[in-house]
Amino acid sequence: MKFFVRSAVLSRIRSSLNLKRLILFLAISATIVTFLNSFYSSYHVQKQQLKVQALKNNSAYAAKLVSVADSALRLAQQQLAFSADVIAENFADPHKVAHEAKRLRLQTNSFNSTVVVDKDAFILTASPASLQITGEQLNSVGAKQALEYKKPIISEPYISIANNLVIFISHPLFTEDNQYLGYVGGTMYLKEPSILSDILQQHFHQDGSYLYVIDKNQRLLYHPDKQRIGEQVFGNAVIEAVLKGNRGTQEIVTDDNVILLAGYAPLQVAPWGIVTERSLTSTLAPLDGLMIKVLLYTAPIGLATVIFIWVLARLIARPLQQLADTAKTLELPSTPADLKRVRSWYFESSALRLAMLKGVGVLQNQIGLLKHEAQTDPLTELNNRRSLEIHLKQLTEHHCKFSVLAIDIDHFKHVNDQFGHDIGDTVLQSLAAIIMSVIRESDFAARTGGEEFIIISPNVIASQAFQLAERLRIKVANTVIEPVGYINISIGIAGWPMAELTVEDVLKRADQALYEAKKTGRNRCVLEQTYGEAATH
Ligand SMILES: Nc1nc2c(ncn2[C@@H]2O[C@H](COP(=O)(O)OP(=O)(O)OP(=O)(O)O)[C@@H](O)[C@H]2O)c(=O)[nH]1
Repeated sequence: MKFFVRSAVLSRIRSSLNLKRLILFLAISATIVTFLNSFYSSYHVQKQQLKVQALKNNSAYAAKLVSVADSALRLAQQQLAFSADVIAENFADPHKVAHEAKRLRLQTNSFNSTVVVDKDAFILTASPASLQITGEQLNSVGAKQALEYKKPIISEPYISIANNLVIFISHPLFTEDNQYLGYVGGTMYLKEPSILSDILQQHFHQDGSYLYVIDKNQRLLYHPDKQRIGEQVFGNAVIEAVLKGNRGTQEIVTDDNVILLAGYAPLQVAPWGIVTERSLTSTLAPLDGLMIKVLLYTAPIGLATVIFIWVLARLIARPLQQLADTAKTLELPSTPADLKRVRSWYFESSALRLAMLKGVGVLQNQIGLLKHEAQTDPLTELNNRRSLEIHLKQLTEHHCKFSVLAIDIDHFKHVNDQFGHDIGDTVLQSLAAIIMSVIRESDFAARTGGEEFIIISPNVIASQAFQLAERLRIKVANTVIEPVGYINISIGIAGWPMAELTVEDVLKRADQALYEAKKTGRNRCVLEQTYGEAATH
């Protein structure tokens, strides 16, 4: 049962698989695979390129910001150095010192506040005055470092006495004879607008990237999220790399599993580093739109390709289908003409058509020969009984009236006895030749037995059939057949349709008329009585 179900399924699949479908399947699947492959490769390559480009951009961006920040800090240091000279010269004049401190703060936006401090850490003047810290002793980290090192410094970030997170940049004050007087310093507020935040915010990207500045203690000096400024960040590979003084790029994964593409560069003026980062997702976001565009642009071409393949598959399959259809009726006489009409436009189909044409030629020749052999009497080359039956069937089917002449050689036994069987055969052949010379093209002659012949003469009336029989009988009687000499024949004549008789009955009636001819003296023609009567009426 299972076997039958399986073979039924297989045969259904086989019948639905034709060449056109196979070509279509093959070509369309190849097209789709190629398209998907190139789509995927292009996506992959573009993704890689975007990543590499984003990393490069971030690195270049970090380096650029480092250079700007370095310049700003150097400018601030130069301004302090200039003011330090002015203040040292006028150290004894508190008014001039205060004026210079104010000028220093106001001339550029380098500092949020400025102070002049003596060597005992007391504030001589501070700008803006609103800070109200003049006269106080300054013990901040930056102040201590300035007094300790007595050279230009940029401090680590710390909380100022005015409660701001700041960095402090200072320059020592020396007299002309190198006496240390104290220092002049400026603060930059990290959480308030300052030259640092101005520079970094100016460069802030709008494309999902951001940057931060980190000091050597891994503390954030700048971050777009102000809340995080001052926070220490540990365990970050990029921060560790930039604080070692390296410049470069890195792909990192955050605790929230966000992939970040980072570029980083260290400052030269201070032990800080700038890191720019962009998430992989926002970097690749334009790619989705791009790939949709690629899809939209390639869709019409893809559709055109499928249509082209479909048309081509039809064109390839058509001659083979036509050849296969013609192969079902190879025996028909119209087949060679049908084969010639098949448009075999490519080599294989043309070769197949040629082979089929040759095959059909051979086959039809064979069929012709076999048919001829099956329907011909080998001795006389006349039709045989089988051929007679087919011919009669065709005539009756087409309601074509006809006469039947049943012919028999008189005393043929004597011929055989006297001259031998072979000479008897020659006589039979000679009689066949005489019959063929007498009948019309539309008449039909057959040898139906030993020395019995039948002529079917269509569309004649009984009298015409009788005349034909007489003509034949006389010609035979007057023809010398060597070495036998003269022979005679007797003929019985009937016809169809006749008194509602079947064809077999009509043949019998012709035989009976022949018998009558024999009985009444031979060498004569006898018209079957009913047939003859019909003719006279
Ligand atoms: N040579 C030859 N003789 C054949 C062939 N077929 C039949 N005969 C002979 O034809 C003869 C027919 O003889 P009969 O039927 O007695 O008739 P007949 O001698 O012709 O006498 P009637 O027909 O009465 O005039 C026989 O001797 C057969 O052997 C054949 O194919 N070749």
